[in-house]
Amino acid sequence: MSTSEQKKIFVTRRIPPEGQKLLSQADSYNVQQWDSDEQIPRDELIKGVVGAHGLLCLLTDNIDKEVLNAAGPNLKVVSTLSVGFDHLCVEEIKKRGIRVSNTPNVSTEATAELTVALLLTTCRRLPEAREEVKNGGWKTWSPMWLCGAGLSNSTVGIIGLGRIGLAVACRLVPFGVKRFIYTDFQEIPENAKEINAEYVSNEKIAEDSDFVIVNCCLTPETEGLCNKDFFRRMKKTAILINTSRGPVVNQEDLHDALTSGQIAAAGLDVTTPEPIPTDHPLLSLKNCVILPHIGSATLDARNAMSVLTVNNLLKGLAGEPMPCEVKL
Ligand SMILES: O=C(O)C(=O)CO
Repeated sequence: MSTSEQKKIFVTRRIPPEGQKLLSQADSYNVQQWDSDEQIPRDELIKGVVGAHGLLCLLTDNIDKEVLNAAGPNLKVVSTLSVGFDHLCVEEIKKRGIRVSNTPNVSTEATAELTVALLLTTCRRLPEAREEVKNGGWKTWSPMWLCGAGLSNSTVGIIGLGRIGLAVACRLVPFGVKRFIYTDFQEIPENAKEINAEYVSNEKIAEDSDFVIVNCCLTPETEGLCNKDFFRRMKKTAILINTSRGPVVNQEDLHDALTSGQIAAAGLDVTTPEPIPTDHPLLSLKNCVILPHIGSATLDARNAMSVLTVNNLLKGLAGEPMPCEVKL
């Protein structure tokens, strides 16, 4: 079959080796790829997608009306190499009858591990401590020096008790957490009962938690949920962790809360924008630990995500059920 008769797949980045291998075996398709580890420039995305039947994209690609128009009526499947799909203009996609898939389940453990790592790093002040060792600030053992907050006997509030939220909570149980509370769009009794968690309001999460952990998806309802009012309600000793999406937290309000002593510390794996500018005021705060969106960054998880993304795409293009189709 000549490439002009083959269905076109456009891939917006080099993907992890196992997915890449699977893609290379899809020789009945005309696969075109932005062959780089760097993000595809917008104009290349618009050019590359023209006439595509399938689009394999990343969470860094904004798949909006312009991209969909450029792709044209051939486009049948958008397969994103991510759990979150807030970068896809779902309304437009739905209108055009395009199917969408994502990669839930395969990165749950990795993301939960990173969330716990970030929580411990933040509450035990590890970056500050490491800095003191390097800059000679370590003079002697001192009773109150670099004291932080411990998990034992604490109340942990989880915003979003889905797969990842639950996996985080399960990993925190052995640390001796006394009470779990959670909020979500609605109660999730089957998850809550595993950790004996109580469903509460957003206000109560803010007021009662020693640690607030954000694991929800980004929607109009959750955008800016952690804002001035939320921080005002939090305990002065409380710590905020966000490993979901940056815009759930209002960063200006967070900066004010951290500098005025309204809350003790924050750990963010996600920011607005990404990357966060290197001169951003949050980066100068000792009580704010920022990581570059590495929640799912284990080799196994990223390989599994890439395989699932390609499988989703190929099944979708074949008109078959996709392993992880998003119900739009
Ligand atoms: O999968 C996602 O949605 C991420 O944020 C990266 O793992």
